[in-house]
Amino acid sequence: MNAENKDDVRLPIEGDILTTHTGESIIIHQKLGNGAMGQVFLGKLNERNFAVKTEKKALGLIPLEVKLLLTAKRENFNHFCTIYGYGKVSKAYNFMIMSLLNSDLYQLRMECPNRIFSMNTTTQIAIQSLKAMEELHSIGYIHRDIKSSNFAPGRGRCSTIFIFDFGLSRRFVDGSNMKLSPRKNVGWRGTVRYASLNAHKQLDLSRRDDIESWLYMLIEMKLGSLPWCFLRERNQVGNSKMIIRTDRANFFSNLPKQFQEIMDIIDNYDFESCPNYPKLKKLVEKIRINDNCDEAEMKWDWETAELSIIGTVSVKSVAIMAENGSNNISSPE
Ligand SMILES: Nc1ncnc2c1ncn2[C@@H]1O[C@H](COP(=O)(O)OP(=O)(O)OP(=O)(O)O)[C@@H](O)[C@H]1O
Repeated sequence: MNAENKDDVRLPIEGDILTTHTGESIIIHQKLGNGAMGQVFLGKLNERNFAVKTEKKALGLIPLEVKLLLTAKRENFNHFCTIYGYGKVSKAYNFMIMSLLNSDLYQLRMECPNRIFSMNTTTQIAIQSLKAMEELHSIGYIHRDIKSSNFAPGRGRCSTIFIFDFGLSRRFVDGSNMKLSPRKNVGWRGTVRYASLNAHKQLDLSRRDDIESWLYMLIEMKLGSLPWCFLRERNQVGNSKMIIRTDRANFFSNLPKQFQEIMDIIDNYDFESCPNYPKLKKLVEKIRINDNCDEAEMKWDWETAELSIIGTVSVKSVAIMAENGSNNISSPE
């Protein structure tokens, strides 16, 4: 049945057929992910699998994601899904069709023993996710919701980590490539657990804030949790992020010293700063050298552990979503 003929306000269900902007028909299969903003489905077109992201039209975030992914495609970026189509279903919802990825990095870590990644996997993720952010920043956007559930490896034996979910992204330059000035009194954007100190202070965000969220994401991958993971109040989480700075030596005692050096670098950036990606990458590479990480025979933890969710289509469980701090609240700008 064609979704256009059905109820006007619901998101698609299995069996619906969506027609893209180029007139191709894609069949909706099972749900892959449930986000705060919409749902992601497995879609099939001529026996090929795709991911189909949907949102209620009133949200209006998918058109921005489409624009961004089309730019990434033109730029031949390595760490972005390829966009294959997009469209809307009457008054109900927007959708876009993109390459199908594996389970996201949050789900993959949850399946690992002690819910931690090895140093080899953590640092490879660090390098690739940093490159993904550099690509995004190079086209004038910041992400504003950097976290492990917004990165995923490709399907099959794929060694590339992809960044996705640009619903909260924002341009930091204007049409003439001039940097925008910081705004006053901005609303909350992002996910509390990974938000930068500036986000807690309700300051306008910039490239440095993506990098700070990236660092929290990496620390969580390596230690299994962050000190504020059980705090519910946004202010309490912000205070906890201040405390780790006054008590750096203690907080970083179980991590290679380069993690602390990265935090020092980030804390010295201001709104305008262009992150020094090569320097950050070098620090991560130093960790790899010191830890004797295997370069030639690199295998992701999820490949060696042969986790149950690899190669299958997993629906993110409610428990994982709750733990994941899926509270990327956005308030009007
Ligand atoms: N290309 C893809 N391939 C496979 N699964 C995907 C893909 N894109 C998204 N997903 C799955 O769907 C989930 C939700 O996707 P996404 O983050 O884009 O939506 P969202 O509504 O913005 O969610 P959130 O509330 O987590 O920000 C992801 O965490 C992931 O598990």
